[in-house]
Amino acid sequence: MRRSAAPSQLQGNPLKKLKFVPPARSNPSPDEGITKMSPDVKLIEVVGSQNTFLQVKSNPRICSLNLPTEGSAREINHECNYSEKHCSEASVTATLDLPHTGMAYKLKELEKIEEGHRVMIGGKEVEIMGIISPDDFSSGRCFQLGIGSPAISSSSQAAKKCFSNPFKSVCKPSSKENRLGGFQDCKPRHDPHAPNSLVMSRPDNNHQWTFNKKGFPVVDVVIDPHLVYHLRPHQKEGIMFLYECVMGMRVNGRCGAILADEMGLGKTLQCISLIWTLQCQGPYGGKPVVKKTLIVTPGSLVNNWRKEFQKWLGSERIKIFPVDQDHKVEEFTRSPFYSVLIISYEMLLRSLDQIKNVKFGLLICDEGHRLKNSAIKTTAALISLSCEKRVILTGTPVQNDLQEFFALIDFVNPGILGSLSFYRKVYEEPIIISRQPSASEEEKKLGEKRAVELTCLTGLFILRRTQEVINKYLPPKIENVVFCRPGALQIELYRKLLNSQAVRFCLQGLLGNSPHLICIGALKKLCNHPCLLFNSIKEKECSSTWDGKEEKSLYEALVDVFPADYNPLMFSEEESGKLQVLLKLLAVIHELRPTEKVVLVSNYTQTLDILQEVCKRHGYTYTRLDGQTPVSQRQQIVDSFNSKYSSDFIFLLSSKAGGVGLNLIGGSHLILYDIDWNPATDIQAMSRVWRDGQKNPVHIYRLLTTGTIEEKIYQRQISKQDLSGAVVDLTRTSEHIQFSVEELKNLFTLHESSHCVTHDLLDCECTGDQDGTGDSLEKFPVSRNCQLGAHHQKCNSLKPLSMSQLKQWKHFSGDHLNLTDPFLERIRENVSFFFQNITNQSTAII
Ligand SMILES: Nc1ncnc2c1ncn2[C@@H]1O[C@H](COP(=O)(O)OP(=O)(O)OP(=O)(O)O)[C@@H](O)[C@H]1O
Ligand SMILES: [Mg+2]
Repeated sequence: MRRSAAPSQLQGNPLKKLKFVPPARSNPSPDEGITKMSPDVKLIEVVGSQNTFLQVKSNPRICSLNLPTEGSAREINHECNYSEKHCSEASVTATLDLPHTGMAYKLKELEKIEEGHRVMIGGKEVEIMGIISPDDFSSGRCFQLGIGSPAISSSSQAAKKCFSNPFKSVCKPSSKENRLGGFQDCKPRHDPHAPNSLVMSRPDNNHQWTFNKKGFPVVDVVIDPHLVYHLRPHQKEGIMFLYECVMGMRVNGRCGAILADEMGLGKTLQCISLIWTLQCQGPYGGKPVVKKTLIVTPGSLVNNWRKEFQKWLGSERIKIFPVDQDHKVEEFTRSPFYSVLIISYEMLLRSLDQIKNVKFGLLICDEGHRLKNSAIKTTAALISLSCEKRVILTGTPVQNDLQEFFALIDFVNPGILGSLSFYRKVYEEPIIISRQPSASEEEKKLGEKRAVELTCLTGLFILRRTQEVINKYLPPKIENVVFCRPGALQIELYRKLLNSQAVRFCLQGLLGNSPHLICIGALKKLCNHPCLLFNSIKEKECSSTWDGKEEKSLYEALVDVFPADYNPLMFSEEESGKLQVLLKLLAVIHELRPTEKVVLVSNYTQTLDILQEVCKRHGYTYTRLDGQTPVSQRQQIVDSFNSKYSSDFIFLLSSKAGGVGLNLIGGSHLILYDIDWNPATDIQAMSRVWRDGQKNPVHIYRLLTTGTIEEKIYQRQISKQDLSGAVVDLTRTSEHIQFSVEELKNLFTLHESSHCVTHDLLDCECTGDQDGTGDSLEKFPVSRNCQLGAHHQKCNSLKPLSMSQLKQWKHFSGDHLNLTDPFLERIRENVSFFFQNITNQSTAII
């Protein structure tokens, strides 16, 4: 660190004596200067703050110094040991405009400025540390000094300086260590030269300098061959990546990682391998890096983690402690016996005080996309644990929303992107502006460069692989979208609903009390079964607090459509088109594949009640997991369904309550009874069965009621344009969607004469009486457009399925003569249209 001398001490160099007039404009944002930068700008980095830049332009003769505000300078958590005093000294924003101010700096003098020179600006002395290339400046790379990432240090002179620690050989233990002798003959725990051994990267000199102060010998860290035997290639890479991240080998001094592999790629096994390795081994003298690990996970997965530990490491190697009703945190804190604590997010908050007493060396946050908001209690609680090595696991893409992205990044590697306000100025704003249609060429370029830089920087510690990497280990997947004809009562009620006053209000744009959400809810219930709508009407009638005008007007006159003696408990199966299809589907699966099982998914508990009733009526054995299922019972329910000895034919699953992270490989048919606005919810559910361990070809059926709102939601899910502006992560619901009146008009239309509105929209020339154009093996979508733009989809490769991609799927109407699929053949009577896509077709046996 170079300290600036007090102005009174300056002598000699005339530059040092120059004075400076206060700026005309104060506090420009860090990138303001950039948008105005011309190619002939010379950028000079000056000491005094990590983010201090002197721009020297030859024409017009302007020189400006952009410095962050005091607060932001201090907030940015760089490693370059600047004192707080220093930061505040540098908290000056100044613009030198020679022609206007007639001020002391002459361009000639400025051009002479070199590294090491000092200048007086705004009463502060600043020292020139180095010249920043325009490229570093426009990419924003120079703002990130102190991170020490390869991306930065490769091109920024200043950054190089910051991190060029003189290498001192630490491989030779000092004489004192020799005397200690404890690690002299230390050997790797497993043979690094054995065939198929998986050896972690050796720490480089810089790392040794920082982390091996005592000079222990460097020892190979080798993954337990017992685990390696089972690992898929992508998992080996993943473990290497996680190891390098948490060891601070990828980004200087930062120990966080995000493993965002798609669902089912075995993130759990990769973490277990990491934990087992770090708890037994280390690169310095073989000393274990971590003593205790904390795994925080949704309640329904606590036991899944226990099982996975057991599956891969048995019960003797490592002592894990899953917290549940009978096993409280105190037991873990009191006992030196356990080294891994597995706890739900909810329980973590409740037991935070006790957990804080334990020093955890590694923190793993499963389904960690929930930490996308730094204001939430859970995030604050986890941060308060002050564990440096943090890993987030998530199957959901993390780059779609730049603010959420910041929260996740800042959680795993605090301060790496500076403060939030700094990040917004340097990255978010330019990137978002550049994506707007009105963006100028200059803005587009800047935004693109910043996005590239952000991706490069964060790409060092984010890893996302797509399902393709395990496709070859999986059986075929036959995916069907089934358009079910609505029943007569459904059509009549649907028409009435659309004619209601509430819907008319919506179409006039009167959305004050969100009547459109009530209307949408009613239409969705009706599609599942009319009796659900009947129940809602009756509930509202009985409720003394029913004062919502909109809801009243919506339900008026509906009761008359139901038969006078209508009993929702005795509902008829014929009243719902989807239910009829479902029944036939269950019957044919039961008949043709008596040993195979079905996962039946709905977003609504009330719908699950109906489906459960149907199971009872038809004598199908079932089990059920929804929001009300006690957490302690969940894994047991899952295990028993997955067991080959299980007699349960159907697993009733509430996707929102329990979909995330579950392995339901006992089932090979999955039926999505209803559709969610949020494609991520549906994809989560569909990923439960087609995953590692699945032995049978997997059949997925998405049931949609033809011509209704369900088709519209599906179209919205698959339309790229819509996805970019709306919902995609698991926490977002229809309440978060903004609808235009035009969109509502479209939503509130019933297409009675179409076989499939979605197909009509495809502009396809086929008449639906033959197999559609292709047998594309394109993958199904999960994600919303990435805010970082098209170039950054690499780590987020599941692109939304577009309408044109859907056109490549096989498609045919229900009247099609040659249905080769025996399951579809059996349900065709109630189906107006099918779309079908087969993945891993070569091995498909339908
Ligand atoms: N190498 C492997 N060989 C066999 N089975 C594996 C392997 N890796 C993982 N599995 C199994 O694959 C299933 C899915 O793994 P896991 O639950 O870790 O997925 P995930 O990536 O966490 O998915 P999600 O995002 O849905 O939680 C588990 O049953 C796991 O035991
Ligand atoms: Mg998981």
